[in-house]
Order: sequence, then structure tokens, then C-alpha cells
Amino acid sequence: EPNKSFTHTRYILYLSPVHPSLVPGAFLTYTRFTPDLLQAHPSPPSGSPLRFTPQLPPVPPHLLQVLHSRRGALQVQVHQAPPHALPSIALACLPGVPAHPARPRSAVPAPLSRRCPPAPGCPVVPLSLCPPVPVPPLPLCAGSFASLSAAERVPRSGRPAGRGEARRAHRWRRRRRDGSAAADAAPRPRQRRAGAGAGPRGPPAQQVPARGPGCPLLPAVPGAAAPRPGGAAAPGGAPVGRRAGSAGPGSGTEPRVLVTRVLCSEPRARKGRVQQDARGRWLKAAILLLLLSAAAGGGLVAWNRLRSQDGIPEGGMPVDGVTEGGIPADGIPEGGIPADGVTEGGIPADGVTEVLAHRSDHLQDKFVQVPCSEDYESHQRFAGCTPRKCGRGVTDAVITREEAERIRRIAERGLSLGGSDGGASILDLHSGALSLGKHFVNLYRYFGDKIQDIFTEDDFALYRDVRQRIQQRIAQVFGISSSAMYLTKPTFFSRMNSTGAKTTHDEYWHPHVDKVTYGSFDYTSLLYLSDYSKDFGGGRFVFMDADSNKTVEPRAGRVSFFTSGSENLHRVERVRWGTRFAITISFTCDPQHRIADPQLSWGDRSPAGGEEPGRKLPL
Ligand SMILES: O=C(O)CCC(=O)C(=O)O
Ligand SMILES: [Fe+2]
Repeated sequence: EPNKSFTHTRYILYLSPVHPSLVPGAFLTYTRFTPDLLQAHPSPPSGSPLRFTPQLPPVPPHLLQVLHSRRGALQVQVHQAPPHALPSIALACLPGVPAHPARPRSAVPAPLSRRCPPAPGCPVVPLSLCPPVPVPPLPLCAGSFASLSAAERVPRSGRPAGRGEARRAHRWRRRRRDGSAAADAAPRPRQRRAGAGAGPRGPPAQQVPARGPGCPLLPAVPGAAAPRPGGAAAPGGAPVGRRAGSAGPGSGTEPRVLVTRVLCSEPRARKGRVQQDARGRWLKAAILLLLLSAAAGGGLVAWNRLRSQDGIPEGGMPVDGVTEGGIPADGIPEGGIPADGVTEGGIPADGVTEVLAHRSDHLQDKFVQVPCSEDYESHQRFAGCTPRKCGRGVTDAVITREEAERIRRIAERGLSLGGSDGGASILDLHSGALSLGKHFVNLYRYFGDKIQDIFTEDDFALYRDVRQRIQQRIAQVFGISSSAMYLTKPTFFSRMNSTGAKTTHDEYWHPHVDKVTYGSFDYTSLLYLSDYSKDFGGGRFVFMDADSNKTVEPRAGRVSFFTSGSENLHRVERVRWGTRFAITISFTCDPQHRIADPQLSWGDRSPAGGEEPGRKLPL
């Protein structure tokens, strides 16, 4: 429902542990609005084979951010940039996953649904088609948001809403027409169930109590007392909730999934209604005056800081449709409206962003340990390799700037043969993939033995040497054996600039978890080949932690490495100007996903010949 008063919305999906399909190690998946960006989020062992599908248009993908995933609950945030409508969410069962509690872990499907063929074998069935199972009522907790004032149930697919539901929806509409604050705060009953073609949704129904400290996130209580929305205003705003479970006659005992929508910012209109006395106004004016004089004095300092921090080029302001202040010419700042203190990718505008590595630093060894996520538990563990210690490190002491320069020239030469129409091009010497226009070609097939005019043995030797040194450093820092970890795919050069994306492949700025996105990764490393704020602006790497963001400013020769699970959710800021080069070098603990170092001879593919680019190495 378009609502200009709100800037972002949180959906909290509570996965009922009583769902019949709950099996250890099953997966919750979500999409980022476009099917080909379909990503799976491996849920913890008690997870649910539920598919979470925000509707495709009209909210652009970069407005969705997975905030949090925990046993039984996934929290996503949608940054709403008016006039985009809020997305709908459809939840669906993945049939074919037998409801068998004793299902062995090893039989769990691969976590990446991109690898799961959409059909047959992996059809998405709307939640409402899942077999209803009566469950005992459970106590309801409302999460950390203080007052969820409204919730609603989803009628079963194909079944028209009951008369009670229709009546309540009507009442809601009437309140809304009357302009009551309660209706403002309440979600509009949905007309269609997302993705399922279902009839009208239930009305706003329940007010749930504030969650006490230590109150766990629990699924919905069927048939819980259901005061009307608007009864209790949230402190500091009017968050509203939306619940979806199976509804209908008897459905009070069939909660399966609870979707809570929390509108996180206060309606602006309300702020305007706040009375201010004359003293308050005078105080405001005085503060403003103070701020203005401080701003005048500090302007120069701020400008200089901005130049170095945000990578504004010496020659002036960024180009390519990006205006001063980083607001693209389309009027919507990158990632939506940064009201409510949040900008794209959840970087809080209130300064809760720490710099892990400044471009100007020369870091010997920086390492920050973070608790491992449970992601590794849903995969086979490999002794001496699978992360037990998780974290992120940055070093400028493994690869020299000269070596980075040479590697960068390899990337430039390779990418000069192709290049994406959009802002992100890749060159994967292992698989041969090279961006070309809106597609990829195979370098080795396309250019054959001409490859040897482009790259030399020395280039490939340096590439190998560099990756081996990075591998050794990772092994040393994480206390594992270098020989127990293997290069995996994709390992690739990236070239990013401020050209607008032409395909989803160009959208490199989305928050993601490498283990989810790429499957086989256990350790990710990035070797930067150009300098932030000198060669390009924007394009910082951002670890997105729950409490703050931590940035790594690229610098030629800088190696950033981290465990690939969701303890290291991250994104790359959009490049504002210039060109950014990097290599993503990835490692796996699973020998099955091992790949070979690239060979120049791959360009000379005799029928008998040699290893296939990108082919997995035999065990
Ligand atoms: O280039 C970067 O800084 C990060 C790239 C990245 O996140 C990835 O390749 O998965
Ligand atoms: Fe990544």
C-alpha cells in the first residue's frame, strides 16, 4: 500500500515450529524481486521449507535487505522510496520435502535455490495449499517492536473471505475513509494474496502485547484476543503489524507463518501535528543559529573530509547522473529515501558506520572475530577447514602495490576484450566467463589461441602465486590448514563503474551472504586493485552488522578476507565515479567444489585437450 509517510518497512516472518513441513535442515528462501536473483537462505536446523517471495514489481531490488535470520524467524526490511508501493509477500511451501523429522542432514537440498530447478522437482506452492495441521495455541510475543497494533490472517487460497472477514475489512475501509488515526496506523486489508491469486485477505485483526524482555520470538497465537488496530500507539511512532497464517473456519488452530509488517518511521503528518510552545520554538531557533555558525566554521573541514571519505574526485563533483550529495538525477537517492536515518543497504545515516580499513592506512594485520552463524551447520563439515572461528581481516602486507598493479593490467587487458553494457564487468579466468554487452562469452572458446597474445605465462604464474599467498594468510589467521582449503568458483576479476545497470548482473551493490549467493564458499577474499577516492568514488565494501556497518576502503594490494556465512553480510556501495578493479578469490572446504588454477593452454583447445576451463578438479 503506497504510503508516503513511511520510509521503510520491516517484515518479520515467524516460521512456526509446528508446521508439518518443518524438518531439520530445510531451507527458507527469499527472492530479491527478480526470479534470476532468487536466493536461498539456509535456515537453521529447525528451519522450514518455506519459500518467501516478495512480489516482483514495483519495489526495486535494492530496497530489500535481509536484516536478520534466526532460528524460526527471518527479518527483512524494505526501504520504501515513495511513490513505490510496498511489496507484497507470498509464502509458500516447497513440496517434495517430506515432513519427516528424522530426515538426515546430508539429504538436505543445496541451499541455493538458483541451483534448484524451478520445475519439476522444485515447484513453488502457495502457503495456503499446504496441508492444514491443527496445532495447539502458543503464547504470542510481538518481537522487539513495542506495539504491533494490527495483524491479519490470510484466507486459504481460492476460498473467498468469510463474512466476518469481509465485515472487518469494510469497517477498516470506513475508518480509513473517515480519516481516523487508527485507520492510518492500520494496514489495509490486502485485496489479493500475493502470488497466490487468493481472495481478499482478512482484516486488520489483532493487537498484540508488547514483548517483554527475554520474550522469545514466537509464532502467532491463533484465536488470541483481537482488539482492533489503533488501540495502542507505539512509543515513538505507529508501527503496525500484519499477520499471515492460514485462516478460515477452524483456522484459528492452524497458524503456520506469521508475517509481521512494521512500518518503522513515524508518519510525517503526525509530527506536524505536535504542538509546540513558544519556548520550544525559541529554543529551536537558538539551536539552529548555533548549528549554522558551526556549519559555516566547519564547512571547509567537512568538505575536505567528504572529499577523502566519499571519494569526490579532485576535479570536481561526480558525473553520470549523480548530483552533489550523491543523489542520482532521478531524484531518488541510491537505495531510497534516506529519511528515518537509513540509506541504501541499511547504512545508518546517523553515523553508525565504522571504518575498518581506511584507504590511507597500511595495515599489517587487522582481524576482527565475530561469532559464526549457523550457516555452516546445514552443510557438511570438513575437519581442519570448516570455520569454527569466524571473522574478517584486512591486510596490506601480503600483496604489494606493484603486484596489484600488474594484476590489474591483466584484468584491464582481459576486460578490454569484452565488458558489460552496464556498470559491472567480470572476467573469470577459471571458467573463461567474460562480460560482453548484456551477456557473457567464454574467453577461451571465443578467442582461442589468441588468448596467448593477451596473457602471458608470467601473468598466470603471478595470478597463481597471489592466490596461494592469500590462501596461506587466510589459513593462518583462521587457524586451519591451507592444504585443507581449495580454490572454488566463482573466482573472478570485477570492474565496476558508475554506468547504470543494464541487467541484474550489473547490480553488484545488493547486500548478500556469499555462502548463500555462491553456495560452495567458506572463505571469501578480495584483492583490491585500485584505490578508493583516487581511482574511483563510492565503491566501498561494507560489512552490515546488526548494530552498525563497517567499511573497508579499497586500496591497491589490499586483501580483505572473511568467513562466507551470514555473520558477514555485506555489500559494495555503488561506484560514483571512476573505475574500480578487484578480484574475488574464493575458497571452499569441500574438495568436490575445488577448481583448478587457470592455464594459458586453455585457449588452445585441441579435441584431446587438457583441462576444461572451470572444470572441477578430480578428487
Ligand atoms: O568487490 C568487492 O568488494 C566485493 C565483491 C563481493 O561481495 C563478491 O564478489 O561477492
Ligand atoms: Fe560478496
